[in-house]
Amino acid sequence: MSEQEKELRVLRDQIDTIDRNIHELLNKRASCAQNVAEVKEKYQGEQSAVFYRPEREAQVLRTVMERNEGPLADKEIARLFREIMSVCLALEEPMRVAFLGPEGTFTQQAAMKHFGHSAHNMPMQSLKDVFREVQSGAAHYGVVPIENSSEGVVNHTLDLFKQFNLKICGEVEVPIHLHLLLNKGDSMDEIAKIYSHEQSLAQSRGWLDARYPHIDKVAVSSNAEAARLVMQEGHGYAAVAGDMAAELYDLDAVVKNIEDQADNTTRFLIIGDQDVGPSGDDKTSILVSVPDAPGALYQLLEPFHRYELSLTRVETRTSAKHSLFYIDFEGHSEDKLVQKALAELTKESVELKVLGSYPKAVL
Ligand SMILES: O=C(O)C(=O)C[C@]1(C(=O)O)C=C[C@@H](O)C=C1
Repeated sequence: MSEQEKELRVLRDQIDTIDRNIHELLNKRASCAQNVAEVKEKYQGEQSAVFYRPEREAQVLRTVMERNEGPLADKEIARLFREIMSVCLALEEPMRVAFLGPEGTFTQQAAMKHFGHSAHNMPMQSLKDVFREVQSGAAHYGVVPIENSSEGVVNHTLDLFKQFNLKICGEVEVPIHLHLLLNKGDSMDEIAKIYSHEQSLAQSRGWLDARYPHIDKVAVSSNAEAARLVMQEGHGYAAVAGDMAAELYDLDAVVKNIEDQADNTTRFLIIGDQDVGPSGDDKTSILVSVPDAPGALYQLLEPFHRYELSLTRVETRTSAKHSLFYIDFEGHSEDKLVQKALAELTKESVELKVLGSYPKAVL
């Protein structure tokens, strides 16, 4: 045995021992989660038990990141624990998660980032179908895009909160990295047509116009569909899409990260039929309509200032008679100051709908 082999043998023996310990501990943790499930069921009474607890998951992930001393990066170690909780939750009850499909979109990436790989994916054809599946109970939770750092808010999602009686149970942020995808072996110099979703075309417009000013750019229903078309149509076609689409349709990312803004991020919401307890670092979202009058928004926002509640987003929506606002702020609906502010808002408004309090995105 060479010196190198001897040294490797010693280190690999250490890894084997560590793996045995990790393995044993993982199964111990999983058994513990099964016991948690039994306790949840025992005290649930007539209603069905709620197994997924976003506030607890956020606390676990924050604790993991706080105590992390490396060499693994905070986000990497948290990602591992994310998957551990995903398999533990699947032992309690496999989660059915609906999202705006098809498979391979950034929304699916968001669903996996939030629920891990053990959740059961349910790609839907429209945002409305996602809401419908969750409301009917066919899906436990749904994942819908709410805003993109360069394109702004997804108004359709906001409007669906008015139509459906669902709660926001969480948020997840996904950095949007767009790549130029080709069939394996194809040349970048022989592209005749480029497919993508219109938002992705807009988000990489600068790069596309500089590199391919005279090539047809065709908007399709999603960037996963763009990747599928490239796979189907073969030579001479390209797609602008993300990693998941590239993997799903076995395409090569010949140029990576062609988005014009390097910090291009989309925020997604987790919707469900559940009130989430405080995690210690939460946000609350409300929909509120007030009579049309000068200074209506100022009056509405004043209590937030007085109670020192930080606003993270204010969106105005048009409505026939009233002004409608979608407001996100820091704090939980069980917090005293939040309750005071909401009570004052109720007096001023025609209608106030608390869409939910939920943990701030951890990863
Ligand atoms: O603490 C719980 O309620 C659990 O069910 C355990 C656990 C975990 O694996 O840590 C699993 C699923 C929940 O969403 C939260 C946490």
